[in-house]
Amino acid sequence: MTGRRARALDARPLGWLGALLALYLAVPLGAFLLRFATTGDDRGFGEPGLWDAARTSAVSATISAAIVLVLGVPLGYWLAHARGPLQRVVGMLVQLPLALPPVMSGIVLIYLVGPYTWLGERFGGRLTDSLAGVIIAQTFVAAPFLVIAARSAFAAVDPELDDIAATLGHRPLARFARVDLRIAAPAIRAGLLLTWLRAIGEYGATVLLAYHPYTLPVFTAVQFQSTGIPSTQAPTAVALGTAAIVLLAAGFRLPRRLRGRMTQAASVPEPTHPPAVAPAALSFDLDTRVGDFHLRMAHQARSSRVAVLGASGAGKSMLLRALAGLLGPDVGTVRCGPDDLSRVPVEQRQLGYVPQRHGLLPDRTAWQQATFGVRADGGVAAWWFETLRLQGLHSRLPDQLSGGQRQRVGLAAALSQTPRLVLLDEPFTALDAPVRQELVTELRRLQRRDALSTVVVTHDPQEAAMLADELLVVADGRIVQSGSVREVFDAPASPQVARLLGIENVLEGVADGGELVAGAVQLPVRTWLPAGTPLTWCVAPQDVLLGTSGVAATVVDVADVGTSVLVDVELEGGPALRARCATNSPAARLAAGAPVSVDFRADSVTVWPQAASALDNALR
Ligand SMILES: Nc1ncnc2c1ncn2[C@@H]1O[C@H](COP(=O)(O)OP(=O)(O)OP(=O)(O)O)[C@@H](O)[C@H]1O
Repeated sequence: MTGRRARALDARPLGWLGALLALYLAVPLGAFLLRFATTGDDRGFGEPGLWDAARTSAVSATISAAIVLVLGVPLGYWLAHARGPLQRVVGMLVQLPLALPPVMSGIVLIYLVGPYTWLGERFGGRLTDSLAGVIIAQTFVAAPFLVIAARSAFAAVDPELDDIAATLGHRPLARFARVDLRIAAPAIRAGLLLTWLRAIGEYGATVLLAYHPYTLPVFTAVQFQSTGIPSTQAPTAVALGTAAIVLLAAGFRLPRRLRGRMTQAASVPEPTHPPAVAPAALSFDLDTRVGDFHLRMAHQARSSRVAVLGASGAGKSMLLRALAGLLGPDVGTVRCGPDDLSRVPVEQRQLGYVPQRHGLLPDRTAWQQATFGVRADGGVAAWWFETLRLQGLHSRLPDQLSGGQRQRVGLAAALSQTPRLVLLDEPFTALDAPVRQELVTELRRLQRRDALSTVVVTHDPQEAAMLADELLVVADGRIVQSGSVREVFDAPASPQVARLLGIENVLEGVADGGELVAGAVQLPVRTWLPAGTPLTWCVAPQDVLLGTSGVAATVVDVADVGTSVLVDVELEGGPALRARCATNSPAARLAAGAPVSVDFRADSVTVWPQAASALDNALR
């Protein structure tokens, strides 16, 4: 049995249950159509008022749906983004007409627009028993369908897309139209259809508020009460036919060929080299809170290539968002080269921003993404397409691109604007090793060849070293160390920084005059400390030398990790250490249990005159 057939059999009970309901819905319609087809002339098509009622229903439902569309979309957007008691109250109110029996909806509306109310008097009683009354009743009962659909659709739009559009120069209204509305459009269309269908079928509220002019449902009820069921066939058939035509029209999709043509890239201009941008160094002094998180960082960069390194949750992304202007103007000061950007709105900062998940718009081709920016230049975008090796992918949608290609398209979108500086949030995290390596090399080349100024957030010390001259190490919303890559790697400010730099051997010891003592290890240290002072020290695995001289140790484990071999050793009298050796070195051929000697170059050891935990706390 094929897997497909087996799955179909497994799902059979569900199919039966669904079929039962479908049958229940279809049978009365079938029964009506059968009767309609077999009845002679007496179906009621000749009844006076039938076509007027049909016209009233169609016109009023269309006007109601239009009103709901114009007002309901902004309301749905507000409900999706607002927080607090007012939003909750309005959110509930919007749903009330669904729960209220339509007749009761008519009654509450009479209290608002009835002839003796304040509003009714202002309009001379014309808000009831009029087309206006029909529209008021229909709008009230049908509005929730669109508002609820719009709210859900807007809430599902990734807020990061809005942020990207802002950094690409789009103002709030343009972002609403070009990002949110465009993505939410299918759900809004479905909500609008339901609204129109609900409006045209409305009876209860209408009959109380506007008995005249007759809508189709009111006309049908009147026919039923005055002449009996046969003459209701015509209005029922008209209602059914209208609904069927509207549903068919709503379900109509352009042929694939035409849809494909709509996503085709516009003609791609000749590539033009991006204009030269002077390298720009950032300086900032930020103090802001997001929820419980307090970001307090100040720095004056000396280089136009900065990396931000830190553990998960340290505040790296928040730092980039603050620099980009996405946390608002009150976060502190931000300067880029000579320009003060602190009060410049995000759309005008001219900073490129590529977030962690590359932030591509789901319904736009790669080329449309690259030219989406307000200041994007087609020729420059074409140049970046070539430089980032995206040729041939112009008309692909994001879900037709690989992870690496998507990263490149995100980068092309930011770069096509010729920003003064690009903020990259863990640009290569989700990629496999070869693609990641390739993109790191590519970005490094762009930084050097095209003087690209960057701030790169990363977890990976090696990536940081490849892509920056200057390193900021952050923890808990603070900068715990900054300096050139060499300075930071040579002298990590704390055990925590050492760990973030990938230095696994962080150990405890004590001072003994001018020496550090840790079990069997005795090393000279630069500063004299009283004997017994607790110390923390670290040594990078590649600086642990395995050979025939030094402290006696035993090999505990040997792991060949491809490009190097990790050898874990335990010194006689402690501690345990990890060494990294070249794959062709004699140490790489050691086996667990083998005796070995361990040595260190004194200048490769960093010592802090304090226990690790106290040091880490002191630096926060
Ligand atoms: N909208 C928010 N509301 C409240 N807290 C937030 C919000 N966004 C982030 N945080 C918190 O702020 C802290 C810093 O978040 P941030 O995204 O900057 O971390 P990160 O260093 O980039 O981490 P990662 O490497 O995992 O992406 C985290 O503790 C996070 O939970």
